[in-house]
Amino acid sequence: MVVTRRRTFSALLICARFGQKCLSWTTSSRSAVRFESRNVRSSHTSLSAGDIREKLRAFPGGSIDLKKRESGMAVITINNPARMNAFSGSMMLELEERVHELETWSEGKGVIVQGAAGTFCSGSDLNAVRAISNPQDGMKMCEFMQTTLTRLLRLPLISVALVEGKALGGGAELTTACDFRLMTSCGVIQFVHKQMGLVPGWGGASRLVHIVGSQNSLKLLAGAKKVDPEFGKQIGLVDEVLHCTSGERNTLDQGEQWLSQFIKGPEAVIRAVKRVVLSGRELPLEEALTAERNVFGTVWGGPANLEALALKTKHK
Ligand SMILES: CC[C@H](C(=O)O)C(=O)SCCNC(=O)CCNC(=O)[C@H](O)C(C)(C)COP(=O)(O)OP(=O)(O)OC[C@H]1O[C@@H](n2cnc3c(N)ncnc32)[C@H](O)[C@@H]1OP(=O)(O)O
Repeated sequence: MVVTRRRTFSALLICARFGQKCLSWTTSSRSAVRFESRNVRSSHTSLSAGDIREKLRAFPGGSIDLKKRESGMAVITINNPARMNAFSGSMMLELEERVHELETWSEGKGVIVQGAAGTFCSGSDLNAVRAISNPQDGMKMCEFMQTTLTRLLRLPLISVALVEGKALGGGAELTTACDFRLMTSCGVIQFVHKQMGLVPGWGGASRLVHIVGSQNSLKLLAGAKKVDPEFGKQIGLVDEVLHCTSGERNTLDQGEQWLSQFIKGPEAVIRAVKRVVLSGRELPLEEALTAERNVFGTVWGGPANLEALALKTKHK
């Protein structure tokens, strides 16, 4: 079922119930969110406000690069080093395209999101932001990024934000659209929005509350507090601290090694794991249980299950 949105552009209204009947934005086009067979799914096309695309296209620069490996691991690189990997308008559009490519990648198991040249991402490109600083365009840009980042989070892949250097503003929000956050010992995540006279708008506040709770979210947003690896681990924002790049192993290698422990095995099983966790995270209990049964049905008696039974696998 595709949830249709009203054509009136007004305040964002997210229903408290995050299930089949209720995920509605009173914004300008159809939602990209789709619920099929009571499983949380993302649709393959973002149907965000069309005219904002034109405006975003007018701010080129940088790129969003995607590499898909035979191992089932992909790497997205936020690539705009001259501006500390800030998101130009064209990069916002490219991110949506890359997410779409991953939605249709049936062999995928995991994805790492990293920044180019030793830093993560400094948020929106302030030059583009200045040119669309009226509330209507700001909300449309946010809607576009919210939809894309929701689709990123809902990929049937285990996702990791690899934070080397700085993740600021929208860059901090991007980290919350991944399942895990790894940080180098010299990394910083900072929701600088308050210092810009703003609040997060790419869905980062909503996701942050789920990750670290409302008390910690208030501290991070109202205090624009710098999160270093130690504090990040303490509040549950950071899952693992990596060494700052030196010598033989670079940060991406470390990130890949960390992720590989979770994507060992057949893709059907890994993707099923992500789906049941997603349902548990987003759906009310009854619907999550139904979704879990449905996903279970896709692996029960499947090749990996039969092989484990035949091998009389022991879990010592
Ligand atoms: C909802 C999301 C939210 C929004 O859209 O409303 C946002 O994300 S707002 C943006 C939040 N981010 C910022 O405000 C970052 C501002 N920049 C900085 O604080 C610093 O530049 C920093 C800490 C990222 C890097 O400092 P450092 O001393 O290491 O380097 P420089 O300052 O010399 O930066 C190098 C070069 O990059 C340009 N730059 C950095 N960030 C941005 C950005 N977000 N947009 C555009 N350009 C950016 C900076 O201006 C320098 O360019 P140069 O031509 O050399 O002056």
